[in-house]
Amino acid sequence: MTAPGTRAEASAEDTDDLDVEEALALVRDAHREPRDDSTDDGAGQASAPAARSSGARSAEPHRATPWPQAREAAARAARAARSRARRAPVSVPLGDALGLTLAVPLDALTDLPSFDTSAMDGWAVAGPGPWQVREEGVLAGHAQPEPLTDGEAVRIATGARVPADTTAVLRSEHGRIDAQGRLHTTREMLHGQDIRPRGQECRSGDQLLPVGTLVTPAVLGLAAAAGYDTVAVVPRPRVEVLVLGDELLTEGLPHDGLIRDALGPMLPSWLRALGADVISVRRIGDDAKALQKAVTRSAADLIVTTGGTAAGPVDHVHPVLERVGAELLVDGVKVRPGHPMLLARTKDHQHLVGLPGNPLAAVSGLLTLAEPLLRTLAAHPAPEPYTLPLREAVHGHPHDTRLIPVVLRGDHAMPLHYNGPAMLRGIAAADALAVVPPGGALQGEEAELLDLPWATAGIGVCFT
Ligand SMILES: Nc1nc2c(c(=O)[nH]1)N[C@H]1C(S)=C(S)[C@@H](COP(=O)(O)OP(=O)(O)OC[C@H]3O[C@@H](n4cnc5c(N)ncnc54)[C@H](O)[C@@H]3O)O[C@H]1N2
Ligand code: MOO
Repeated sequence: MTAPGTRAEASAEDTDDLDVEEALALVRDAHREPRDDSTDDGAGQASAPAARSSGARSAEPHRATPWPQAREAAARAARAARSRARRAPVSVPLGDALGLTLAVPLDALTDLPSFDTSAMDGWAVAGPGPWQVREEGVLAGHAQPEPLTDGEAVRIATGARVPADTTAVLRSEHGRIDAQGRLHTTREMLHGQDIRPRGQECRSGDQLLPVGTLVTPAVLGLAAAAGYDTVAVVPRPRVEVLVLGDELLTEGLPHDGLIRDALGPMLPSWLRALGADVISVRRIGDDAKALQKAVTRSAADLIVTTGGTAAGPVDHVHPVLERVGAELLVDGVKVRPGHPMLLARTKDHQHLVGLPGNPLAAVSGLLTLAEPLLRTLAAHPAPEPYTLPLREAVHGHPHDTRLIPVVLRGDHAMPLHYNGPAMLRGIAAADALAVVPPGGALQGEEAELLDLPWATAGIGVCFT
């Protein structure tokens, strides 16, 4: 299958594209040798992560869910939550409805057009010419004009109501007025020409769009034309983000073992692009009690935590989930990076996605678990899967799927380096993530691609 919106091959003359290539060269850094201090540091794509053998919880292979099944489990959990919660449609003004899903069909509230309309600037005429032209013309938005009599014409504007008994509209460029003030046509005319009859597009009550339609700018336009001020939509799922970690700074340079929080600034807009209403972002450090309180009190449809998913001394997510009686639906996924990610049901219709703290691992968790969950809660359709051949071979993990940042170039996906779990350098330059199956992929092999929201919809459209 071909990629929607792939970019054209860079032309040598195109200096803008050359700038982009130069920037990408910094990211791809093809000549740099992979560091050998870790098998999955991602500085070069030749790294193939080895299965971890420690006794840590997230290293237990029997618990981890294969990547495709993990995504299905997240969608299934959301379907169950939707049917349990029976979330009522909400009525929102057209200006707030972009990106939501219609919860009831969009039925026309009026005929469209709602009156017989002139399709052109010219004259409304009755019967065959020549015609006697009325003094006063007809403009769009004005009162209903007097009916025409046979042999009569009246100046008319595009969008104006045609007088009763009009047989056609003569375009201004096809009419000529003679010395006696009579109108002649310079072309052959057909009966009804350039008149848009009432109800041509739809009759009042006709279904224009079915339930489940994504509200796009065009849908907003159609709804307004058809008489709507508000539309009934599926409410956005409410999401609360809890950022864990005592080591995180919110400003300035990293110092003394402290690092900048990369997820607090990244996740809210990304979650919004996935259809969420982000109701709060809270930093709660490595405080298990604060985490438990936050989870217990949250009224969100989805809680997203960052960090603390592994089995370190201050990794509180699992113990807190156990204490609040949550049901673990996915406990680790066979994917690199991000394998300690988890999905739990915390309340009857509330879920928690635990994203690993390593930033690219968190992105992996976002797209593996949060994306299908939010999409299903928001009643958005799943994107059509598509594949592209890889321009370079990608080494695989022996047992797990790998998600690798790629740029789309013509008909190929170019894997980016700097794809290690703690790195955002690759993903920040990427258009998509390539899904590399266990064992890896050869050069030219087709890989499934997960589009990144800014690459397909543009930053202004998807991050509203
Ligand atoms: N014994 C084992 N240790 C680890 C395993 C394992 O299987 N066995 N898995 C590793 C993998 S893979 C990952 S990923 C991490 C997941 O760790 P946590 O989810 O518990 O995350 P933390 O330990 O809190 O943080 C990991 C790493 O990420 C940094 N971090 C955390 N939050 C942020 C943030 N908001 N912005 C930027 N960076 C963040 C944190 O400082 C750590 O460096 O566990 C491995 N360990
Ligand atoms: O596999 Mo981790 O989740 O280092 O990124």
